Amino acid sequence: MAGSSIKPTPLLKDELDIVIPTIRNLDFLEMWRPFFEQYHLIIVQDGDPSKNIKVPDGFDYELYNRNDINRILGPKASCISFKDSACRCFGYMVSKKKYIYTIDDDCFVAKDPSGKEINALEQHIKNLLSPSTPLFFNTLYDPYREGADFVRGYPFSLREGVPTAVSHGLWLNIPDYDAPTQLVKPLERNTRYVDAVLTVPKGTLFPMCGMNLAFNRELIGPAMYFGLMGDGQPVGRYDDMWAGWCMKVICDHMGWGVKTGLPYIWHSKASNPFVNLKKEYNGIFWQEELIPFFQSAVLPKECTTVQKCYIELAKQVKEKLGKLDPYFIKLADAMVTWIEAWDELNSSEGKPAKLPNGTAK
Ligand SMILES: O=c1ccn([C@@H]2O[C@H](COP(=O)(O)OP(=O)(O)O[C@H]3OC[C@H](O)[C@H](O)[C@H]3O)[C@@H](O)[C@H]2O)c(=O)[nH]1
Ligand SMILES: [Mn+2]
Repeated sequence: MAGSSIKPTPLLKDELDIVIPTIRNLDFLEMWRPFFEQYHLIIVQDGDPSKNIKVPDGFDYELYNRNDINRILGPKASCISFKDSACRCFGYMVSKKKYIYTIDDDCFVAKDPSGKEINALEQHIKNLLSPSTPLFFNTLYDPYREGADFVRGYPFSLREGVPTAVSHGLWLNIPDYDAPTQLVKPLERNTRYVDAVLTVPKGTLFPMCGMNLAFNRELIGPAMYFGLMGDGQPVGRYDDMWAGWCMKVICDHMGWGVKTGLPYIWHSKASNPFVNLKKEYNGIFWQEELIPFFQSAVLPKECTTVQKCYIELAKQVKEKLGKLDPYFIKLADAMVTWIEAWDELNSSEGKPAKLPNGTAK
C-alpha cells in the first residue's frame, strides 16, 4: 500500500502557542514551516505600530502591536516594555494555552551532527512532558531519555522526578554572549553540538536566554515577566535574565524543574555589540548585587501559588534592591502590575475576544 500521506498530528498541537517578538520581519518562518505550521502563533510586534508586519501565508496567528497592548491593558500596559524583546511576555499573558514556545525572528532550523534538521519544538515538548531531577544529579544526564537511565547510587525514592516547568534550548553559530564578550571575540561562533539535556539543580541560578525557550504556562506562566527594559529604561537585554532568576527561585520553592541543553537552533544575526553595551552596562554592574539577592531569597510557606510567590518577590525587590537603584522600585511595582494584568486577562471573564488569523479585537 502506498505510504500514507497523512501527516501525524504534532504533539500538543492545540495546547501550545508559539510567541514571537519582532521589530523586523517574519521571513524566518518559511524555514520553520514544516515544524510550526500546525501551531498557533502569537506575534508581538514591537516598535512602530503603523508598520505592517507580513506573516507568511498558511500560518494561524494573532498579532499584537503597541496600540493593541495599550487597548487591552489600559494603564497596566506600562508594565510591558517598548523597543525591547521583553515585549514578548505580553504574548504569554494573552495566550490561553497550557504551553508556550518563544523564539527570536533571527533563529533558524539547525542541523544535528548527522546533518538532520532539528525540530526544536518537538524536543522542547519532550523536555516539558518528562520529569526533571533537581534534587539529585544524574551523571548520565537525562535519565528519561531513550537509551539512558538513572545510574547506580541514584536514590530510588527520587527517581519519579518532579514536573518540568521550563525547557531552555541553546544556539549554534552566534552564541548569546554579552557585549563585552562579543567585543573581545567578534568572530567566535558556537560549533559545538552537545547531545545532552540537564536539569539545573535546585538552589542554582542560571542565565536564561529567551531566544529558544519553552515553558509550562499553567505552572510557571505568571512568573515569566520579562521586566521593564528598552525605551525609557536604564537597562536592556536583561529581560530574560530577570525572568529566569525570578522563575528559578519560584520553581525551587514550588518543587518544579528547569532543563537546559537540547534543542539547538541556528542563531543567525549578531546584534551590534556597541548598542548592546549601552543597553547592558547597568545590568553588568547591578547583577553582582542581583545574584546574591536571588541566591538568598526565601519565599514563606504561605506562598502556595506562583502569583503569591511573585508578589512576595516583588516586595523583597522593593525592600532590598530599591537602595541599589530607584529603578528597582519601579520594577517591583511593574511586577505587581504584571500579576494584576495576568489575573485580569486569565480569569474566565477577562479574556480579550479574538479574531481568527489576524489582529486581536
Ligand atoms: O527593540 C527590539 C529589538 C529586538 N526585538 C526582537 O527580539 C528578538 C531578539 O532581537 P535580536 O536578535 O536583535 O537580539 P539578540 O541580541 O540576538 O537577542 C538576545 O538579547 C536580547 C533578548 O534577550 C533576546 O531574546 C536574546 O536572544 C528578535 O525577534 C527581534 O525582532 C524586539 O522585539 N524589539
Ligand atoms: Mn538574535
